[in-house]
Amino acid sequence: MQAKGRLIGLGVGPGDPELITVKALRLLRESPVVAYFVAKGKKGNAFGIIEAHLVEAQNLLPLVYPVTTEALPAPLSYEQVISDFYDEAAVAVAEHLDAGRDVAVICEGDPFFYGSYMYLHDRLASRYEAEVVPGVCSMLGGASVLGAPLVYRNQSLSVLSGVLPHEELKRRLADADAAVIMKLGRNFPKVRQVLEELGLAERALYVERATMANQKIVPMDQVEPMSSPYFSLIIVPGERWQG
Ligand SMILES: C[C@@]1(CC(=O)O)C2=NC(=C\c3[nH]c(c(CCC(=O)O)c3CC(=O)O)Cc3[nH]c(c(CC(=O)O)c3CCC(=O)O)/C=C3\N/C(=C\2)[C@@H](CCC(=O)O)[C@]3(C)CC(=O)O)/[C@H]1CCC(=O)O
Ligand SMILES: C[S@@+](CC[C@H](N)C(=O)[O-])C[C@H]1O[C@@H](n2cnc3c(N)ncnc32)[C@H](O)[C@@H]1O
Repeated sequence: MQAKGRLIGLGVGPGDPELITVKALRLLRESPVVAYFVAKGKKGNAFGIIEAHLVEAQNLLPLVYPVTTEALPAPLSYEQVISDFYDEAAVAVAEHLDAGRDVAVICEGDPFFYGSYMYLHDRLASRYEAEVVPGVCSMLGGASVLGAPLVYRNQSLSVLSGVLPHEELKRRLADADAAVIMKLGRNFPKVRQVLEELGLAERALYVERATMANQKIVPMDQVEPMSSPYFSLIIVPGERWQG
């Protein structure tokens, strides 16, 4: 019987192609199939990071999100559309695995840190051998380019989603020693408002596409409210310890 292929969740780092690990690069080049999630009409951030490293004769398997921010006509629900999409993506990956081909699913940053690879892993890892290669995640890439030490001594770090409603975000941030707020985009105006209400706006640092060629660092009060891209984050560093 044909041996099954391996499922590989491959973190490729936050953008700078040199921030990929030696292990991820080796497995990427050894994999006959390279799968990647991508928004409709885009090239894919993860794909852009590794494109130059691909070798000839590798099969590319783009997994195109049917929806990211678009409104859906009734009776379609976002959750159902996304869940059906992950089911179909898992079937497409499994076809290669069943034929004995390893599939590297590349993932911007780290695969298990808000990565879409997780949804394939949940569907396939019980049936196929799976290996996950961690990557430098965006908040660490962000902290480095912002020159922002994150946590001193016994401070705790909160990682928050900008999608949270205003009051919940405020409650969690009020309790945080240090915080990273992910998923800005359309959520940026709400997040900035919360930071202002808590008196944290001056301590907060903002970066778009950290470590990518088109990275942008903008002072919080100068970010155009509706121009913040999805690939941006805010860091509220811990208070400096005068050690
Ligand atoms: C709905 C929304 C809310 C939210 O983030 O929760 C959301 N994506 C939104 C926007 C958006 N997404 C993308 C772009 C284009 C970016 C560009 O290319 O510039 C844009 C912006 C746009 O379209 O304008 C592309 C993208 N997204 C993911 C990957 C793969 C990856 O990163 O692994 C890639 C390709 C990466 C690449 O290119 O490599 C992954 C995820 N995106 C999810 C959700 C989760 C899956 C759905 C679910 O299960 O709910 C998951 C798995 C994260 C998770 O589960 O945490 C949010 C609307 C927020 C709002 O309201 O404004
Ligand atoms: C779907 S999650 C992917 C996270 C990724 N797996 C990681 O390890 O960082 C997308 C969110 O990560 C953040 N993000 C990812 N890459 C980024 C980058 N290079 N610069 C700033 N934020 C980034 C943004 O907040 C974005 O909304």
